[in-house]
Amino acid sequence: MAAARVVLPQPVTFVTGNAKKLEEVRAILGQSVPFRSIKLDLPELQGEPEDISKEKARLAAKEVNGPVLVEDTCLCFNALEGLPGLNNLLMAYEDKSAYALCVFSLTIGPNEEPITFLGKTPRHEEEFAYINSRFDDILRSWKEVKGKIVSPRGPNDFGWDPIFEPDGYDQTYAEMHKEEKNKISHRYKALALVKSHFADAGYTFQTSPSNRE
Ligand SMILES: O=c1nc[nH]c2c1ncn2[C@H]1C[C@H](O)[C@@H](COP(=O)(O)OP(=O)(O)OP(=O)(O)O)O1
Ligand SMILES: [Mg+2]
Repeated sequence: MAAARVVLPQPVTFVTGNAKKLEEVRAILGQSVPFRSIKLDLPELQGEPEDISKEKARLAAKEVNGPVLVEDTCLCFNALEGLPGLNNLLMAYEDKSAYALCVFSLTIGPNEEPITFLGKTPRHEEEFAYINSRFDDILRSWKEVKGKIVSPRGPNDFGWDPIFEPDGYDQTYAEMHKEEKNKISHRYKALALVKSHFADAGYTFQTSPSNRE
């Protein structure tokens, strides 16, 4: 179904203070979503990942006064009931399984409702089916990057990449070539939804986007 064309006053601003994240988002989105990026000092919010993400998008859109995209990521441990946690704490548990959760929120302006895109492992199949049946129509979807926590292997330049080994691979994220990680990661999966949203919405821009910082 072709949506009405929405004209955005300026390119999307991706708000992040994390250079490695920005590098991946740029590599994954390519030219499909025109954006620029800035770092903003936003308060650290508490609550459910989706609520935090939406609130972060609202605050950022007020500052930018235009369309924004924000992202939060966590490495969640099944032994800790999905809580993000410290690797040392996890060492006390037999269950080393984990999932990488990536939440993006897009809002097209300070007075618009943010839309959330998730890349995540469901903990239960029923949860997966339920979520999908409920939210398909409003562009939400849950995708999985399951894996396990291992002793660190590979370069140590991006967060927990050295300790996360995705299922079906014998390398950690850190050991993989960047292109490989960007083809399978939580971030890739969430951004695939962002991309298809942009393709469906057919946004156009008043000013020509530069796709640079
Ligand atoms: O793919 C990833 N591979 C490994 N580590 C990662 C990844 N993605 C985020 N991380 C780390 C960065 C930060 O230590 C923590 C929370 O991430 P998160 O709050 O989303 O990032 P941040 O605060 O550095 O940047 P931002 O300004 O966009 O909120 O997880
Ligand atoms: Mg953050």
